[in-house]
Amino acid sequence: MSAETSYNIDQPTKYIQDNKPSLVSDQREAFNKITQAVFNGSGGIFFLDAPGGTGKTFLFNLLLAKIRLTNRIALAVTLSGIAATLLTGGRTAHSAFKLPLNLASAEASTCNIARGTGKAKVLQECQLIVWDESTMFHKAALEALDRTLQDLQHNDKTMGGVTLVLAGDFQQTLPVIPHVPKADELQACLKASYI
Ligand SMILES: Nc1ncnc2c1ncn2[C@@H]1O[C@H](COP(=O)(O)OP(=O)(O)OP(=O)(O)O)[C@@H](O)[C@H]1O
Repeated sequence: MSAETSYNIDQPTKYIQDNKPSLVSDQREAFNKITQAVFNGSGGIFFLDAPGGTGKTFLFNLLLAKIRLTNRIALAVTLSGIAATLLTGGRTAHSAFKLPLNLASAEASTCNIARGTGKAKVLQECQLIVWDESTMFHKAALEALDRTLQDLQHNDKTMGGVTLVLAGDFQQTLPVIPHVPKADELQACLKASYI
């Protein structure tokens, strides 16, 4: 919890001053809509659907800086540790959310986070989650987070009212499930989720 609330305010302030002016129009529109959703508490799920190299990570880091600047908790997660290093305070989703290990057989499960722990407090307080490489995740990961956030935030809205921003490319690698037909892999994809 202390790690998520102890960002030095000077760093995000300078980061925003240096980089926000260079946002292109699509990035600026997404930045404004997402920050509004966090600040007015409406929440919701956003998907940044853009090819590689078009500035999704750049936008994510600006969003993280903007939300942390206001003493709110914003989490940044990815599939791989390497991608996590590109986001300020980035972690793998498995580490941040304690996702079930065998997602393919984890129907209707939740994250392995007990009430009263530091991780539970972070999820109770957090208002923004940015999730890169999301298309490579099994849909059960997103669904486990949805149930966990609804429970911890005492809120029946999708993701417990937390604003979630997903990014990824459905034309790249989809979830990999060994020894199953292609149809099952498609069924495991985020697009097949009830969310
Ligand atoms: N509006 C911008 N102004 C200045 N530089 C930018 C802007 N948007 C992106 N960049 C730069 O373009 C490069 C690629 O951007 P970025 O890594 O954010 O793309 P990406 O969509 O996340 O790529 P990938 O999907 O491959 O991870 C980076 O060096 C980033 O700093």
